[in-house]
Amino acid sequence: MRFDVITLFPDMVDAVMGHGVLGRAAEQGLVELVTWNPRDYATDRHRTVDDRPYGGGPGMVMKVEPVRAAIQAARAAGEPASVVYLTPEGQKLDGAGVAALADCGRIILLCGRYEGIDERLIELEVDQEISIGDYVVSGGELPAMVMMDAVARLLPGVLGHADSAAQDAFAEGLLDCPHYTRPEVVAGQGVPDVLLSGDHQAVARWRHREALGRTWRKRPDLLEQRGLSHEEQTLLEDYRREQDY
Ligand SMILES: CC(C)(C)c1cccc(C(=O)NCC2(NC(=O)c3cccc4nocc34)CCCCC2)c1
Repeated sequence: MRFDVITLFPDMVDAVMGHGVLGRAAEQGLVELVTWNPRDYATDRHRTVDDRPYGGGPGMVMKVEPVRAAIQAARAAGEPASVVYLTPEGQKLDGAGVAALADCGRIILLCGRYEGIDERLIELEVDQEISIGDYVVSGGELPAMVMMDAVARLLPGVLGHADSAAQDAFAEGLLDCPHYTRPEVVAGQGVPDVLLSGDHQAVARWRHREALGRTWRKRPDLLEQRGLSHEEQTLLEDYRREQDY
């Protein structure tokens, strides 16, 4: 999959492709990132990309023309694409939204800076608006990188065997079970006996029960969405009994 990112900070966005899962995926050619800087499309001597807001007030607004020229250069450089504007006004990104984006042939991501972009640019060029959450951030670049990471992990071949097993667990709609590794005792704390038992069925059952219990305790909303099988109801009752809930 190819991502084109319209950003005033291309180096920041390029960094996401240099490491870990996405780094390997880029090396394997499973994922491609091209960044486009509106400053390269500013026609004046000072390469201006922002200007004062009409109506007055603090801060600056990103100008239409340089950003639009960058978007159109990106459009011209490949297959038809969906233009996604990362913005607090956007539809909240969740698993379903990420899966839908993974099905898009090509995505052009638009990142805002300053107080935002001129509204006419949204009307002219944006297909969908997406938000990663309700908190103030300084620009759309980190949201764009979050989105690219989440989408890329769903692409065939991107995750190795081990990672995809982990992803399956996350995708199961439950929080993860607790994890432990050597040494067996650290700071006077040991490891749950079942994990040392070698009984793989008991370990799998314990992990499923812990995942259910933690989800019930910390994110009951996720359980609401997901629902529980009869067997899971039983496991959760075991958990609550065991934890004296
Ligand atoms: C009520 C709420 C959400 C706290 C809020 C209300 C008003 C403004 C902001 C805000 O952060 N403005 C700054 C700005 N943010 C974002 O781009 C952004 C923020 C959050 C999630 C995102 N997902 O994608 C992009 C996102 C970056 C600079 C250009 C203007 C947008 C926040």
